[in-house]
Amino acid sequence: MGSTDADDTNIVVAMWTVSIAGELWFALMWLLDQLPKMKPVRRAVDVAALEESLLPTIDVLVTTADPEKEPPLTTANTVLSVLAADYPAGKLTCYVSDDAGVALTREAIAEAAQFAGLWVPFCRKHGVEPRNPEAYFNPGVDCNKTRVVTRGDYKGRAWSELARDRRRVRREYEELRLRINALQAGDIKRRRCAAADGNATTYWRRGTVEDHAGVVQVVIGQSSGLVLPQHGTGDVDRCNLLDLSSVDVRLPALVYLCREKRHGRAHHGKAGALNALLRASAVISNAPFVLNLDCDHYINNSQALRAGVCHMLDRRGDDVAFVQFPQRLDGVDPADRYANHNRVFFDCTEPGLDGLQGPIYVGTGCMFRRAALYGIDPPRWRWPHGDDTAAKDDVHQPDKFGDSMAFLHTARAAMNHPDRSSSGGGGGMSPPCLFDEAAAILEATALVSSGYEDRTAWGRDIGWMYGTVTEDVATGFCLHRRGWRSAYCATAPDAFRGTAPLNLTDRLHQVLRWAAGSLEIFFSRNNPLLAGRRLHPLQRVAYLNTAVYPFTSVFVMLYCLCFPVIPLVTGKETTAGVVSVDWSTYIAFLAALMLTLAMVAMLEVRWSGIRLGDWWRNEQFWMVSATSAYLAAVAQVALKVAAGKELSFKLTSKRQHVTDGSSGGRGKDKFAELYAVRWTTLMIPPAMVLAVNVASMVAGIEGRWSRNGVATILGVAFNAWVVVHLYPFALGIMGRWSKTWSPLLLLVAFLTVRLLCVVLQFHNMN
Ligand SMILES: O=c1ccn([C@@H]2O[C@H](COP(=O)(O)OP(=O)(O)O[C@H]3O[C@H](CO)[C@@H](O)[C@H](O)[C@H]3O)[C@@H](O)[C@H]2O)c(=O)[nH]1
Ligand SMILES: [Mn+2]
Repeated sequence: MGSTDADDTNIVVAMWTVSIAGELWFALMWLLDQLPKMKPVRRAVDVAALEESLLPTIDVLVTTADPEKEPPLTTANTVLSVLAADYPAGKLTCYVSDDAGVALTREAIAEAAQFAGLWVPFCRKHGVEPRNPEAYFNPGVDCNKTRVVTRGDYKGRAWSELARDRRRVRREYEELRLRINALQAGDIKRRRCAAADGNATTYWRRGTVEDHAGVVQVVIGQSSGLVLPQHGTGDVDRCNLLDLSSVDVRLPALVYLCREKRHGRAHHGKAGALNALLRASAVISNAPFVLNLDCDHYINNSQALRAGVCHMLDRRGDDVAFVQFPQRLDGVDPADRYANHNRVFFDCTEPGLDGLQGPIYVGTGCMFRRAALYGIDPPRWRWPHGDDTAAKDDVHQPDKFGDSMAFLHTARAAMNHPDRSSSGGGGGMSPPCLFDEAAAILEATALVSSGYEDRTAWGRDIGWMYGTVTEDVATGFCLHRRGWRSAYCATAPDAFRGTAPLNLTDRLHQVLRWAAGSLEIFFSRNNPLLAGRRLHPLQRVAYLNTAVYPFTSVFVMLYCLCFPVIPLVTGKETTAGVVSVDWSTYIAFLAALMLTLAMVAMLEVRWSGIRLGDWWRNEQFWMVSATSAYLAAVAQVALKVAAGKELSFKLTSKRQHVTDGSSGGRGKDKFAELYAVRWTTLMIPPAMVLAVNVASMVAGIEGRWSRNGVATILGVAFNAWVVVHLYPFALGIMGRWSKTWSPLLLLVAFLTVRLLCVVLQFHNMN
């Protein structure tokens, strides 16, 4: 170092220190990311091998929270897909939790139940897929398979009747859609009036509210009293009825539930809702396996439940606490601009973990073993203390489970129940139902009261975890920490499908929530470093990675914003005079590094079968997140740790996917949300990074710096690398313009920034 100027030297030393720390951090993150992928596994299930009579009962838990962001029609469709799943009707119960507690959702569910009387037998008769009526009748543009069934792939029993039946059911579905949308319109009007009268507080606001009584209501009973297979709008033409003589018309049970909420009481968001569902379902059907679905995630493959059960009943499945299915999405723009599909995670990371202790739980499309949620140890770790003594001890503790004797009774039954067919007894079947319906409803209502969990272990040691906005990761972690395994189940066709935010702002908020939730876990008692020896070492590495990745944004910002900005504002190349570099070694090193990274990426792509494009979009969106949401997450969690400011759960809107009315106008504005620009502070940092790098690139190209050729080329290459990564962000903030102007983006930016440079230089000369 030949010192020219004390200031310059200080800057260079600072940059040097930051780089060393940064490189070490990046290397660590790379290791944390790669190590858990050492033993990837891909499993397949043989659904046909399941014996019908030994199928266990299943409780499906669906959560919805806000009828405005989560249209009741979407929830109704999910419920219909569950009711129509290929599973014995008597062994399936669907529970819907409505956190808003509004009549609207309840009425929509009741309407769906009516329609189910027609829909479910129709699906069974003709082997229809998918069994979500909206997706069946109006497949999105991204499903390039047409829904026109040909004789060859028809799976039902009456080919000649399909067209006629389909027409009839379709008409009924359109009626249902109109009725539910009318309910919603009426509800909005009612709400406006209430707000105008000034008593808006008695009505719900934004789903999270706050003060309503608990309700448990059986919409379709176990004995299926409500089977009205020929239901119509009243004026049904007799000769238009479906011939259902050869079809099982029984329906699975359906229960609507709304837990009690009171002002000033923590309700713990989705985790709280799921715990309420878990308890209520215990006294009603008490199935040994529960499937958790978000309101927008419907069953896309009617065999999905059976596939999950295969993993659970497998001979080596005793230690499996949950079976996670990949999250697949409908309605994402074809270019997947914001990497909504998350292919790298779902096709590389999760199958990788399956070879260790199992995939991470991601909140929806996941089947649990009920007993595992009650906090017992997996069989492997129960031995040699005897099978169930621990469980018996536990379950008598009201301070753990709460004081409902009825619930304790069912919990004990669940924990002692052999839920695998080969373990003898009445294996595979389910614990008997303990109560008659009326008593069960009464008990369930008490179990969803807001005070029930006071001074219990709910959310801490049992059920879904509280204290984080990513209850999913935390819950899965707690099960793994206890020694449970999980399994990954990718089926074809996809088991479940859901929706995702198309809008940049919504997407950033979603990523922000995930990142903040991860950091919350790091700063909680669920920090993976604190876990005991039952957590597989590489599983620990994977969880550590999930818990710390947002920190990377700090270095990303230093590299991508601060470093390029220094020469721009000081007007001279600080490093030029003080650092001498052996360029050939440096470039060789750089090339080797790049090559290694590229090879690893290729390996991942080849193995997982994702396309290179998917991988690239993942890289791009990672950069967008690292410069915005991750940074904000670090700030939010710092605030929480320092000042105790709790994070809030910002619900992801599912609106865009429900188009109103006529199927004709559907295609055109399907991606309207993609082009809507809604500014948020989250967009400021990436916008700055973009501007600075474009500016620096321009300055480099124009030969403004006094550095040598190689340094200039490398500098410009780095800037270009940042810019191409942020390209989706640039498109996002251009809104509608990005449709027509995207190729011109760089040019426009180039000219603007050139002007800026000239101004800056002028300023520096004075
Ligand atoms: O107070 C609440 C808040 C949310 N929910 C439900 O939670 C689900 C997930 O909400 P959403 O806004 O769709 O979250 P995403 O951004 O799509 O969520 C992903 O990440 C979340 C954790 O951050 C997981 O809970 C989700 O399952 C997972 O899909 C929805 O069904 C909501 O109805 C409630 O029931 N009560
Ligand atoms: Mn969602």
